[in-house]
Amino acid sequence: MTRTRTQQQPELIAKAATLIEALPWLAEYAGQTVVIKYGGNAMTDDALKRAFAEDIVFLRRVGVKPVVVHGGGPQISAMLGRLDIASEFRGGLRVTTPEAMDVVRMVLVGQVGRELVNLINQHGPFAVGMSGEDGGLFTAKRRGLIIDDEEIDLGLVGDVRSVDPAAILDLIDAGRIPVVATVAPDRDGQVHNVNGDTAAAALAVALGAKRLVMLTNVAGVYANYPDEESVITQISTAEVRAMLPSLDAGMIPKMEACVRAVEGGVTSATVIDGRVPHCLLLEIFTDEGVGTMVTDSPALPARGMHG
Ligand SMILES: Nc1ncnc2c1ncn2[C@@H]1O[C@H](COP(=O)(O)OP(=O)(O)O)[C@@H](O)[C@H]1O
Ligand SMILES: CC(=O)N[C@@H](CCC(=O)OP(=O)(O)O)C(=O)O
Repeated sequence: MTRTRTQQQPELIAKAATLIEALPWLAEYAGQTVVIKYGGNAMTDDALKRAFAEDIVFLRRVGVKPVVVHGGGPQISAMLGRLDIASEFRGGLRVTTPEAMDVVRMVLVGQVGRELVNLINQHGPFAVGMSGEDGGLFTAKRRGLIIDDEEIDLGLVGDVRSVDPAAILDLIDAGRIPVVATVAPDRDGQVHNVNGDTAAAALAVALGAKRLVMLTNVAGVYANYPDEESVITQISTAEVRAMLPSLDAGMIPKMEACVRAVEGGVTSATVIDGRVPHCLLLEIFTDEGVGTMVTDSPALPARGMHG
């Protein structure tokens, strides 16, 4: 590490102000578990991925207990395309044939998860990758979908039936950062494809996490998608439920997951713009926060009190 001594005083004072702004948030989050869902759509370039890894290690270094749950939808789609295997989404979920399931598992566990573990561990031996299969973390149950009174068969798509957080807690106690891929066996051992948002919410509830933060490729939830001006800053679970029929694509499982997390006792679930470098630190350690916060706590003045 090297230090320069050439900076002008106003710049230095601004830096000190930023650090001091973080002080109450550092106190608020020290020792708390925070589940971070890293969406495949937010993993667009290497610099952003490196910044994400830095933020996760920063959290760990200041005494927060970060647990990473990752997606990888676009990466799975790319691999399915390369292998000439057709796939489609219904209600934001991938219809998953047994052939596609092999690819989902290979890409999430063997590619996306490995890359994140590698990036985090460039800062020290923190990250340990696992999937819902490891240590009995998740048990899945088949997930159906009803659209216009019609039952849609999604194939090997799972919801989370149960969570056994023991393996995660062991890792946290050892000072590690769990990095979780969301494939999981049902009670017969058949592996299912669990949406990352769904799994992150179930895990946040099981761990009694203080917060769930989801990084994606939009600035938050838009009241009138795709009007960027209409990003919602804060919304209650009842308001989200009323809004669900107007949402589409990946925002449906994401908002369902936020409701599930908050109704399960997580103080807030926030969707933030993963295209902004260090968005995680901005959300957690600055007064303004970024993105859309789902919470049933009273209205927060200027989002000044996060959760
Ligand atoms: N009301 C809405 N506000 C914001 N995004 C929306 C809305 N409705 C649908 N979307 C879509 O949801 C997507 C995010 O979900 P998803 O593609 O699953 O991301 P991720 O890979 O990060 O989980 C956005 O890119 C956008 O296309
Ligand atoms: C059932 C289902 O849709 N599973 C997702 C799992 C990955 C995921 O959730 O990825 P993102 O977070 O990047 O969207 C899929 O196959 O794409």
